[in-house]
Amino acid sequence: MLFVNMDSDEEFSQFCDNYLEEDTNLILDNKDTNRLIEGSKDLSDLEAPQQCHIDVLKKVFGHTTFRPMQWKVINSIIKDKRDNCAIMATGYGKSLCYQFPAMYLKGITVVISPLISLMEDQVLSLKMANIPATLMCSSNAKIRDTADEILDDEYRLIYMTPEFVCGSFGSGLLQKMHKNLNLVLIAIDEAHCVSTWGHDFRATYRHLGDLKKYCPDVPFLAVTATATAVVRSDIAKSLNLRNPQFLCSGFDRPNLFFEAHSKSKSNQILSDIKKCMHLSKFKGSTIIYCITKKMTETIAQLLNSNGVQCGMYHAGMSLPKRKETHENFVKDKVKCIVATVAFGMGIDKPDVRNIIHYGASKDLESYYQEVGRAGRDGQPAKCIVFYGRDDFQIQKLLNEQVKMNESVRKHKENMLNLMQKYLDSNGCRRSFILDYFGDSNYQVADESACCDNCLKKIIDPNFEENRLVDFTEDSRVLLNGMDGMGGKFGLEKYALFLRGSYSSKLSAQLKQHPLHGSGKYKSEGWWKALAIQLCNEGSIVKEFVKKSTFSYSTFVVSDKGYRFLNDKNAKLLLEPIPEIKLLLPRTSIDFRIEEAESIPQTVAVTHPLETVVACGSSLQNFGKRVESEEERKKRMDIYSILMSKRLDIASDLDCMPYMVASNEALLNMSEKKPINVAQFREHNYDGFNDNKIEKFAQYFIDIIRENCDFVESSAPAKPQEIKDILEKNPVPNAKVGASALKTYALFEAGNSVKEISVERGIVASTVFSHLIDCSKMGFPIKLIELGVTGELRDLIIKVIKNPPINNDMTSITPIKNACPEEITYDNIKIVITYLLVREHLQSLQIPYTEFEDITYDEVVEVMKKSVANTSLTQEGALDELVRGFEDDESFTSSHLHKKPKLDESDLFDILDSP
Ligand SMILES: Nc1ncnc2c1ncn2[C@@H]1O[C@H](COP(=O)(O)OP(=O)(O)OP(=O)(O)O)[C@@H](O)[C@H]1O
Repeated sequence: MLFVNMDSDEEFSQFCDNYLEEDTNLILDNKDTNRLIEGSKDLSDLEAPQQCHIDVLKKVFGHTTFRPMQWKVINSIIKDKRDNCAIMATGYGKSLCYQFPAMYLKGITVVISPLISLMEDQVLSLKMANIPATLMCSSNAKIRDTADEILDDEYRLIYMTPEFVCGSFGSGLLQKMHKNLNLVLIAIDEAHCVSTWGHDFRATYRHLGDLKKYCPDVPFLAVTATATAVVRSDIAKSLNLRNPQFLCSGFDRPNLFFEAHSKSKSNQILSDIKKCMHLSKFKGSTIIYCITKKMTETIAQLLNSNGVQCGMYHAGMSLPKRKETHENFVKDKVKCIVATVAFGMGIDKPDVRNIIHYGASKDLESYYQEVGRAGRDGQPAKCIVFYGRDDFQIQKLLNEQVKMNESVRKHKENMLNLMQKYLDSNGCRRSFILDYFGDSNYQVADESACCDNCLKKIIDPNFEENRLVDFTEDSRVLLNGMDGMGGKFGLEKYALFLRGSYSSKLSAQLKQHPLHGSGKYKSEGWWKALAIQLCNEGSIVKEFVKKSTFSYSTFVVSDKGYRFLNDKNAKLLLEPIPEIKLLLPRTSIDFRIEEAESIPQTVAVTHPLETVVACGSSLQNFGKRVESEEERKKRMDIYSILMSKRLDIASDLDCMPYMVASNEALLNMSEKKPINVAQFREHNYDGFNDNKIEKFAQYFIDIIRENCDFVESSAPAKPQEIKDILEKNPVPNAKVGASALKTYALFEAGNSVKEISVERGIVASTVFSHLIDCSKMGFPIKLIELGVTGELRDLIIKVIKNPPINNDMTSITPIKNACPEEITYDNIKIVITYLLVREHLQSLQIPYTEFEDITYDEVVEVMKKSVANTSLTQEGALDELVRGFEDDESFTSSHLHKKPKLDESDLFDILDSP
């Protein structure tokens, strides 16, 4: 991960001098080296998150670790209240950086973002996770009520449009929040909109700098995925950031595969697009971007009328219609959308697998932002462009329609030229993009998963040489023909002449010419394309002829062209331009590339993520899992049912399916097959916080249980130590204090209860209750070591299982009374703890290593025999007692208040040991 384009520290210093304030610290988070360029301390010095941070991360957000840059930003906000400008690649996890401080500090973050739809999605997503959030914008009909709720401190995250927060009501509200509440952060999302040099300038963003005046002591966080050095500097200045920490996660998106093709003839559009989407097999979501509304409509109609169901979205459509399309897409009701870039920023859907541009983007920054919507779940996704020369003309025209000053216009033109270079490039496309952003420190882990050009080089090691085509013969025919015609003509006339046409466009004299028909063996299109190729190479020049009412282009042989004609031995080996590439016969390498990119036919792929896994075998080295075809099929069946359950839940709740669970989480569930909540929790499915587990886990568990005949057949998991299992899945309310741990250390060293009591100066009953606490945590303390022989154990359990009639078996005294006199309270307590732990382990269904000399199953077997004649079933009896304690929070003092009829002295020992 890194920041600016710096091959050397000199370049870096120069960058700082040029763009950054003197006191600015700029930090590079380099994946491999943690190289620190300037200012601030080394990242390795950064304090690690503490347990309290991780607890909030897990409980509230359902993640187990922070991504490095996230923690760096968050730490500086919550600890130092420092301003930050963070550039994080799409999907890196910017939202956590502003959501976490509010939740951790129990304060408020105001998030300013340009798109209402995006904010609506985020608010809904947060609500699903039980995080109080709201949106303030002009379309909020209850704006005053919401403002009151905000001032009553009902929300942790408040989203606002720039227009709202800069207006008098919004800024007034912000000031009140600052004065009366714990406003911990102001976050500005898509911060590149601040800069006229950015690709998406928003005039209102320019006013956000004023907010600093109202809340001088509140840290600001500016975040974006795409910003060049100039834009980054502009962001810091415009927002009046004070001594900001600049951070960058790097721009690479390793899971994206880039490719570019020339647009083929209109009758091939459909097959080209279909091929890219792998429609017959690939079921992931696809966005097809077009430059104009008209093209959007054409492509959408073409696909729909050919059986490819797709939605359409452009700014000319009514707002409700656009909303409906957006919703259908994010709710997985439609898998493909044809849209203009108006459908860009608001798409938060994590599992978009293809982004196809049918027409070149206006610049690389916009392009990278647009393709950034693909593969946000980290799984492989493809970014494909179909382009032609016309696209650049259209983009130029569109630019001309926007008011801007000359220097900005020139800048935009240069950016468009760069886009063209990217598309025409035969080099690595990823490098091209990352070099542009100044990110030179990335590593391509797998070149076959990088871009079409890298893939070509792998498939054909001689690609560099082989990519040149010998145009010598045809060029001689073309140039001789042009020369022979003796005038300045347009391409069509030359082509007709060479083809030997008798069209009225050619004079009688030309039709008599000896070279008329000299190029009959090739198509008209070929000669025109070759002429453009030779124009690029310089053997032909294009001349612009301006008449009073119209203008046109003519083409003539250049001096260079004549030199070539005159040198009989000269060869013309050229890299074909896209227009001519389309007309060249397909070579074996083309077929091999297609094969490498496509999904193996043998795999019956029916699910998006699985498709990705299958794709990965050729593209991304996925598929590391070793499983039989039969196992895979079974797993995918479960996955499919989980997916439709997710869809049902989402439509019941009127939210997006990915807000319920990510594809990745479902795929992991289908693999791990949790059959109870404890197991579900243990697997840490990403994004499942406590609230989501509580709300949704059981739905998925039920699906797995219902379809679970293969659970038994899957390889048994390795048994774990009881202590390790209970560490992650504790017995409810179990806890162990430092004093108990000291006691255990002495016990483990071989000291008796009495010896420990003397050594520590505490009474034996305290030692004993410490050891019970430790037992409840799964520490390997055998019953016999606490004086309970096998005989006593069975006796006590037998009483518990075979209780005296009408006795309340949820307290100890009745058990004590029903036991032979020599059995002590302590004996009973330790046996209850033993049962509690074993019962809990049974419910977790995690195989464990028993440290007692007898397994619990064997104990149960003995019990079964001894209670066979009683009215209670064996399991029912155990349940009743143990549950009785659990329900009443048996080992906490609250039990005493709930059930005053119990013998307090009995329970007190167990509950609140000193
Ligand atoms: N620490 C983390 N551990 C695991 N997953 C995370 C973590 N932080 C974020 N994510 C996940 O990464 C995904 C992307 O997060 P987020 O939407 O915040 O990205 P973003 O940087 O805002 O992307 P974009 O620029 O596309 O809006 C989400 O699915 C989120 O749950």
